[in-house]
Amino acid sequence: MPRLSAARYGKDNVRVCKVDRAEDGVHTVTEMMVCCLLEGQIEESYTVADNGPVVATDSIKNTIYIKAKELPVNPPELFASTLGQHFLDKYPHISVANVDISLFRWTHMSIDGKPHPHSFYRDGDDKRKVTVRVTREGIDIKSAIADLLVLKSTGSMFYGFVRDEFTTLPETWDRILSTSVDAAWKWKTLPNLAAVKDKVAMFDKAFADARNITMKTFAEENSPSVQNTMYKMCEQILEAAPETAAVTYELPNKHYFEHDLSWHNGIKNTGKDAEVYIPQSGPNGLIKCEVSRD
Ligand SMILES: O=c1[nH]c(=O)c2[nH]c(=O)[nH]c2[nH]1
Repeated sequence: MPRLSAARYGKDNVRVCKVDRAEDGVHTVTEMMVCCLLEGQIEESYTVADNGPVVATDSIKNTIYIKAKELPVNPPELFASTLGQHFLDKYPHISVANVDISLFRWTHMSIDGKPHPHSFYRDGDDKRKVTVRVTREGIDIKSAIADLLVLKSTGSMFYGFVRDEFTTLPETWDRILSTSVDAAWKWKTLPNLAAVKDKVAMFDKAFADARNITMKTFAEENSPSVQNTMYKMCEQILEAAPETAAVTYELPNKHYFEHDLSWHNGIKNTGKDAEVYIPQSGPNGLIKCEVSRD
């Protein structure tokens, strides 16, 4: 006998841009992509074509715009929690609201050394993300950085790995290291929206700390491997953000291969003479971890 064992629905890819105009003339632009999916007593809409319990996805989209107008959209953890809570308060048969938000960077232009009050540029493809699950039992929040592309031209090693009949990779004590950082930190469950509001300052701080920790560790460490470097990043984020329960990293190893050019007039382009590298689009290593508290 078939049984509906899981169901959620809502609106995805809702693009919203909010301009905050401060009294001193300085504007802030927040551009985001929102996904809002509801769960609850909605089985009949799937199983017997009864749309009675369905809050139309079009209405969910409208609600996102109205709430973006009525409420602060920053930090996104608070906006997502408040938006999610609205659906539980308004519709008793809805028991879970899943709200995901991605924020795109709009940074004030620097003109003649001064931040321009209302002109912005995209200073990176990395996104601030939140994944929030609001229930009547509590609010689970995961915050993240995604697509932060980084490269270092030295200060990375990889040696001591398994050598057997499948191995061709030489050991190296100096290589290019590049990755696109996806880092996430899961907060301990908060009991309700009041607790999210109470702790609101921790979200921006953790995001800034995680971004700094990622870049500083990447830049300053002589990395023995992607595995060890990401573990050190996780340890530091757990320490910097005491209300987090776990930190995860997902790092593709974007390989840049040395290229032997000795066939042309004996040019030296390997080892300490390497200057011209071949960036590889794939295959790439993919290295993941989660570090949690004991
Ligand atoms: O930092 C690395 N970790 C690996 O597991 C690995 N494997 C590989 O081929 N190169 C690398 N680099």
